[in-house]
Amino acid sequence: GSLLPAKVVSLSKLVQELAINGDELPPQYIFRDAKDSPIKASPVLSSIPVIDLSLLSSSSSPSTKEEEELEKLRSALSWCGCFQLFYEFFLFQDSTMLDLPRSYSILEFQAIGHGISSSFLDEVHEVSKGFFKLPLEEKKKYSTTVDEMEGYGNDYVLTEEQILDWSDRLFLFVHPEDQRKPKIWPDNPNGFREILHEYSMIMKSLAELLYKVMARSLNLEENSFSSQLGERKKILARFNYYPPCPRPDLVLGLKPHSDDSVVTIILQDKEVEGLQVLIDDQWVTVPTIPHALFVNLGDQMEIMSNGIFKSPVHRVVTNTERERISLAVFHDPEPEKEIGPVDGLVGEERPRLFKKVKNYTDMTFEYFQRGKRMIESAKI
Ligand SMILES: O=C(O)CCC(=O)C(=O)O
Ligand SMILES: [Fe+2]
Repeated sequence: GSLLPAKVVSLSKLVQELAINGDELPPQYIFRDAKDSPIKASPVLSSIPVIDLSLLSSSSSPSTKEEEELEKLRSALSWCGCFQLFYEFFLFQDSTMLDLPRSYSILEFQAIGHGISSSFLDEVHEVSKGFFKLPLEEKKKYSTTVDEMEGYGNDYVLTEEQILDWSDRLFLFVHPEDQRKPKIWPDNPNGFREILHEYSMIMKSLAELLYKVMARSLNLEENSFSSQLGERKKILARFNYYPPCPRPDLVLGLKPHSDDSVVTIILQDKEVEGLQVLIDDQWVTVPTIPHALFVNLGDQMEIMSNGIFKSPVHRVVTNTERERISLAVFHDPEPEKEIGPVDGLVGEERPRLFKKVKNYTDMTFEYFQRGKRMIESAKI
């Protein structure tokens, strides 16, 4: 889940520099698409489903409420491939474990000692903001280079024709832990590393939980997805920074794409909207809900579910007034692990739609920059 190139031609100027200097808008940023330009502000109000994870207990005889929620999850994922994650019951105030209803989501979080508190999510947001607020010179200490894709930078430039995104980003591997590169983990703002570490542990267990409930919603054995992905699943964090843009009608913060991940979990900006999902051929704005996480599936979940679940196309629009910050965490299989449609989802009524794939994310950047969808290459 990375949108990373195999071969980089050059690096472009940071968008923040363009935004500060008030330079004339470079033509490479102008989005050209017969259908979609000029970029229209979306009139469509949210119809993004909301899922309450705390309703999904693991008891052997699920309650009616739970079955309803599982059905809601299944229909959300087969319709639009995304949902807002609601977790009131395990949103602890100040991380203290309260007297909570019995449900395995909570028990699992407790077992590993991680709850998500709203104040913790605020801290995550604050350090993300704090990083992008640092002077450019300071941030550049963590810069990406032509052969180092992790770090601080923006769009890699592969071709002259490439349309660039109006965003800068900080991109870091967070799991497995022994793959981290501490040198490019910012030690500024204060607490950044510790908070990212803590957040990535939460993301890891949250993803495991999601794999389980997704499998159950399809009447599959709980580990059907997770076991395909291996023990050393890869997790990457991408902090996105979208400065105000002089021409939101011509420029996108992030071009339309589907994620190459299995699942992506996004902590959106607390106030500024911008993320839009293509649902039934319309761009639908994902509303900002304080302390909610937004979950969208990536191509590899569409493949494992044999096309039942969708990996949605989404984009980010810009605005002239306010900057926007988001943190996207991509969950990928262990490298070299082959993944494919789960056996139980292939049969006479539902023929196999996808080949087995491995190292799926290696090639996606090329497809992305050429405006193509990688998942086409996995179709039978
Ligand atoms: O900024 C966002 O809300 C979404 C980012 C995104 O789609 C991505 O990083 O792949
Ligand atoms: Fe994305």
